[in-house]
Amino acid sequence: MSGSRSAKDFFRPLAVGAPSPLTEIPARPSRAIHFFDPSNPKMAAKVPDLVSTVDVLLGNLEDAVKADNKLAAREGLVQIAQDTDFGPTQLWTRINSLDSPWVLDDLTTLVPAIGHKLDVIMVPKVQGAEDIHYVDRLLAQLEAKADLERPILVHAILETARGVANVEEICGASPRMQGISLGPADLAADRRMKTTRVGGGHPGYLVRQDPNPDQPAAVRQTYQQDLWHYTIARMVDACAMHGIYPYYGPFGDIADVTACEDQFRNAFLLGCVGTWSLHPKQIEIANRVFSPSVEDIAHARRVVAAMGDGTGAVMLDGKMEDDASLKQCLVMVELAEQLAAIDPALKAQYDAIEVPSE
Ligand SMILES: CC(C)(COP(=O)(O)OP(=O)(O)OC[C@H]1O[C@@H](n2cnc3c(N)ncnc32)[C@H](O)[C@@H]1OP(=O)(O)O)[C@@H](O)C(=O)NCCC(=O)NCCSC(=O)C[C@H](O)C(=O)O
Ligand SMILES: [Mg+2]
Repeated sequence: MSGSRSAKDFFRPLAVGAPSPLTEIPARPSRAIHFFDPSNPKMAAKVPDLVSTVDVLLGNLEDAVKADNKLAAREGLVQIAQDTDFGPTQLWTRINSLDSPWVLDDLTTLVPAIGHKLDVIMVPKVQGAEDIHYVDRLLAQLEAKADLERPILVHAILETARGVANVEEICGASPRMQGISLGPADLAADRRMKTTRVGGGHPGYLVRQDPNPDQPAAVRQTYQQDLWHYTIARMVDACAMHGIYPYYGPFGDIADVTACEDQFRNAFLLGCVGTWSLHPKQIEIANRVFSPSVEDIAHARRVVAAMGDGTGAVMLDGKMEDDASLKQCLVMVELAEQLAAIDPALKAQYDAIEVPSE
């Protein structure tokens, strides 16, 4: 919770006439947050076909949009939002950074024009709670002026060392906080890491097998390690503590779909609910990886059935299951239900599962 607001004020609107903040962030599927540049005519033309393939479409206004195209991107996003029926797909935007010359116009243009369609605003390079407080108050004023009925949620990108150090306070800075994404490229630069890649691993970051005293000249195996494990794990804990959602960010090697899938799966296993997709070919990977497998759901349902009232311990396939493993299984089952509600193909796969009676 914010250090600067008392508990009783935390859920009060920050401007007269602004919608009441949500007390709980809804668990809406968001496996792929698909980035597009609204000033790029080819990408903009693909939006109608992409809508039904992703959980979130994000009109990007920040990095990767050329400075000369910032106005066109903002206006393009307004046009696309007005012209498109998004159905259950969420519409997000990534605004320019808070120290840029564009961000104020981003917010004062987008909220009145398409605030009723915008679900989440992604704020880049968030350093601390003060950045969220700034956006929070400004959004409340703009929402009140635009007569919006529901609050626009806020998502922060973790891409500075100070942001990582302050991640818990960022997550709890406002009831608008929906989630956090890892921004590995900016974070690597800010930390002065020595990788030039946009996310993913690095062959130099490894551990090496001990020497074999009996064969000192034998080749020693090396094992590549995950550069992002610490930050993702920290982000996941901070988000879970505050009831909001963690996401992996960009995987820049578009051609390497195998390593992309590995990075996404690591994030999924650690607790992330989704990732960014930068290219249409990453959408299918994200949707698949961030959906529990049929095998996992079959097992989870077996445990739920076998655990009866949820207490005690049972043996299934030689393994102990108890109250705690039941809770793990319920996380999977609940996610499967949320995804099945918006993904008919996945629903059919989950519905076909038969749970044997033990
Ligand atoms: C990465 C790209 C520059 C590649 O673009 P391109 O060379 O055009 O790829 P293709 O020829 O394979 O594209 C095939 C067609 O698909 C369209 N396309 C490509 N990407 C998208 C997209 N994201 N959405 C919709 N349509 C897309 C192309 O226009 C081609 O169309 P056509 O010719 O008609 O068949 C490009 O994919 C791209 O720019 N992607 C988005 C990059 C982005 O958003 N970057 C910002 C997020 S990452 C970041 O900011 C770092 C982070 O903050 C951090 O700090 O870590
Ligand atoms: Mg960045």
